[in-house]
Amino acid sequence: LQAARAGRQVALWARDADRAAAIAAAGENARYLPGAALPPGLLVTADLGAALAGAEAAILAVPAQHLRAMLPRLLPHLADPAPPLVLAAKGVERGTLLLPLEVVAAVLPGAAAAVLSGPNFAHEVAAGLPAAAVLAAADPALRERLAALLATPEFRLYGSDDPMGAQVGGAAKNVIAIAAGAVIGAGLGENARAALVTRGVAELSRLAMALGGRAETAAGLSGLGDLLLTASGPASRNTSLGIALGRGEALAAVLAGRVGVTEGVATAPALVARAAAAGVELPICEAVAALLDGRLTVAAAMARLLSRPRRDE
Ligand SMILES: NC(=O)c1ccc[n+]([C@@H]2O[C@H](COP(=O)([O-])OP(=O)(O)OC[C@H]3O[C@@H](n4cnc5c(N)ncnc54)[C@H](O)[C@@H]3O)[C@@H](O)[C@H]2O)c1
Ligand SMILES: O=P(O)(O)OC[C@H](O)CO
Repeated sequence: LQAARAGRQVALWARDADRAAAIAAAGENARYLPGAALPPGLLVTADLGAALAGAEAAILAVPAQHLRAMLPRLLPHLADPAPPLVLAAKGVERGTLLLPLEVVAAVLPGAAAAVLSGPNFAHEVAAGLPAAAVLAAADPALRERLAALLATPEFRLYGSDDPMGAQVGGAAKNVIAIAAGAVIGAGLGENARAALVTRGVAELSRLAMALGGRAETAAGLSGLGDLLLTASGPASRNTSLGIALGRGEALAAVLAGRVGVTEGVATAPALVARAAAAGVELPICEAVAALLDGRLTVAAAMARLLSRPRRDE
């Protein structure tokens, strides 16, 4: 919707032909983004070749755990030179512990790709409300080219040459938001939430730097900015999951009642493992991973965090 607002001719690809037809007929994606009217002229198709024909860029807005499976499907339909890929996924791949750009590099070596990240609830962007985001890629020409395709005054795009920092921020904020939700659900108060969010930024900053990113990226839109949004309340799937867990609901029951992905669930253990491999300790993310797999209760997780040795901030 944002690309269409920016004046681009847009094709929306859906895996299932019946679903594509239903979306086209309804003029909205009632399952994933109800209430957001698709602009006239937007092509909805299950034919990936048709969707990619003449494309200047391809935005991949699939959950992080499904990005790898999507990439080989694109390959037969990519022109030469191939359009750059814009990665919206915020997470770490389970098993490989790879971040989205690393998954692309592994499956489609040499493909031009950028990370799109920041505090951006899809329903607000779809409604045309003001927002800012980061386009992160090492290549300045690629950043500029993609920003020219996607930016409008309401959707303010900043470039970043720190894709690692942007990816770590996008992945970690989901996990920390689960923690923030859990303290709210458990009635532990706003002070505790603010402490977790702030120390969460310290965690994502440490990991980003260990992986070659920069500390200032952690303080920007794709780090602190997205965490502020995500941890602000139940509009976030990650925070609302945390709230439910904090209230004592079972993870499986909460997930069973949901349509869209809650990225922090799969990402928490993968992020912690990636950090451990880099020699970085992430106490809050570790507590979330333990909470999700039933090793800790919210109370025990909080007690563990509070009993850590005192040190300077
Ligand atoms: N929703 C948001 O506000 C928002 C904003 C910024 C970034 N993101 C990130 O973008 C990614 C996707 O989020 P979302 O909210 O669109 O998720 P979602 O679960 O609501 O929708 C995912 C979409 O991907 C499709 N999909 C699922 N599995 C697939 C597969 N195996 N192959 C192809 N398509 C598949 C689904 O049909 C659906 O259209 C996540 O990493 C999320 O963190 C989401
Ligand atoms: O609803 P969430 O928690 O997946 O967050 C969505 C976006 O990542 C916010 O920027």
